[in-house]
Amino acid sequence: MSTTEPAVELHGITKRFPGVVANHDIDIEVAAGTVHAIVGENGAGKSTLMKILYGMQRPDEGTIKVAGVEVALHSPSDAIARGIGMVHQHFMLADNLSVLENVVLGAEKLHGIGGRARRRIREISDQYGLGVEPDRLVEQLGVGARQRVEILKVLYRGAKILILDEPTAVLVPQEVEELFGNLRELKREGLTVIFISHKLDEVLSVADTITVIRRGTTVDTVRPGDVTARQLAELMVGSELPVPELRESTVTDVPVLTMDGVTVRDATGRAVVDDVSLTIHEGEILGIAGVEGNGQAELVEAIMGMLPLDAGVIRLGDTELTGMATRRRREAGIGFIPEDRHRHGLLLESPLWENRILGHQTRPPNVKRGRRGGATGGKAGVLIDRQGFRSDTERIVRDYDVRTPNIDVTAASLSGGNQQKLIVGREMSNDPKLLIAAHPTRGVDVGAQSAIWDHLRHARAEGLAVLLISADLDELIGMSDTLRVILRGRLVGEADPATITPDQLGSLMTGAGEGSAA
Ligand SMILES: Nc1ncnc2c1ncn2[C@@H]1O[C@H](COP(=O)(O)OP(=O)(O)OP(=O)(O)O)[C@@H](O)[C@H]1O
Repeated sequence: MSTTEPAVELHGITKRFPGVVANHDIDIEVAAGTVHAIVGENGAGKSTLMKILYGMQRPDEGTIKVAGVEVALHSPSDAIARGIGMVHQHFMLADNLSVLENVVLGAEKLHGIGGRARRRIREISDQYGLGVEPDRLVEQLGVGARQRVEILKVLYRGAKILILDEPTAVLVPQEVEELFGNLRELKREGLTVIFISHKLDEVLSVADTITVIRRGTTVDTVRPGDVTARQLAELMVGSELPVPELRESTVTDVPVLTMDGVTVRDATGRAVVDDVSLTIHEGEILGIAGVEGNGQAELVEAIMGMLPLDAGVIRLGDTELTGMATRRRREAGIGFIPEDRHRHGLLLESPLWENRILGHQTRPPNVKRGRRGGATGGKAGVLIDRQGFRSDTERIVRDYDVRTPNIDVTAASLSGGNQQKLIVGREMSNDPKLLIAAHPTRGVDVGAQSAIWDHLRHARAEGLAVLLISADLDELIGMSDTLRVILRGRLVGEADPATITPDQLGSLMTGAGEGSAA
């Protein structure tokens, strides 16, 4: 570890939003040449703090020092000029451009857009062992490789301090190991890494120092050798954690979702979902494991009626869904936790109560039967039930522990994990027969994750059928009654959740030992 000035010092940082103090008197010192993790519950204030350090938001109070010098960061370009770079969780690469084009875009002044830039990219890639090829098209790269391009992009701009926001959320175990290898290499070369994560075992394996934030303020800074994952989680919540519920099988033989020979083609005629047949029964959670981009998204969109089938049938109970609009499918009893909560899950600029209605505008508690045009006379019909949806939104906020000052704030003002809890709460609220859950706990903290798992298990015991898609292999293995593996649009294998390990599942997902059961 370096004996020079800390790479970054944050002192007395306070940031207020209407009704919320997101950061309160935060103190953190990050030693140069180390990996420093920031952990905390959803809404604890981690992203706000990183946005402040990256110049995306101004603190109300406090100072920031970079290598011992106090700085004012008014924008990301100020941060970059000070050697601070950020790798966002949602990659910001243009698929149809090459790696080189993506890297130089907006930084043409540094090394041009041709041979010099290409040489520089190769140099950085070699120096840090990133394995990035400048002339590959981004659309040909897997998730791990895209992330390395994002890292390289930041290094190309001269970053010495890298901020990574939940970098492992989208990676399979093998890719996580590769990423951690890259981080160690960056550190050896004297760079500093600050990262946010909810995966405490990963934090313990890669970080040199861990800062815990609770309710907006720093409560402790620990070394990985000194704490267990459980102790870390307890520091985060400030109390002891509940023990997870025991599970026993609740699978019945009553089919809820039946897919028979379902094929979906993309615009070029390629089968993105290829002859998929499966059945999910009452009380069953069926998990689909797969590297992102192997047809999971299209499978879900086919069930929800967002993509037309090229062949095959989908039934909910005895009802054939073909030709039914998405809204009618929801009314027929399908709950839907989408992968992209910003595009399909939420109206970001609308208040929480309005988000409670979204997708459920035709059913109680959002509407009630009544008379239009006053107590006497008027027409019988369906009325918006203001009291109904407001109090139900309050209930979801309570039951799912959505941290918010009230239900009138916009969804955009919630932290990422709290947005997710709101969606899960809403989709569980209409007594669905089938729940399509794509990454239901992505971005939520360990406490909220186990609460969501308990809600799912409880609903499953009452007969809910769940199609679970997740990049979190512990979640898939721990929650599923049945596990199938998807590869290039085909269901290629089945695994026993009682015995398979995440590493074994990871290899099945990449096609090693295709078709075999574990
Ligand atoms: N633009 C904003 N307007 C109003 N409130 C905000 C805004 N951004 C964040 N907040 C609030 O500040 C608090 C901290 O949010 P922040 O996103 O920093 O949490 P986090 O620790 O990153 O959470 P998560 O793990 O869920 O991503 C939350 O209560 C959030 O609702």
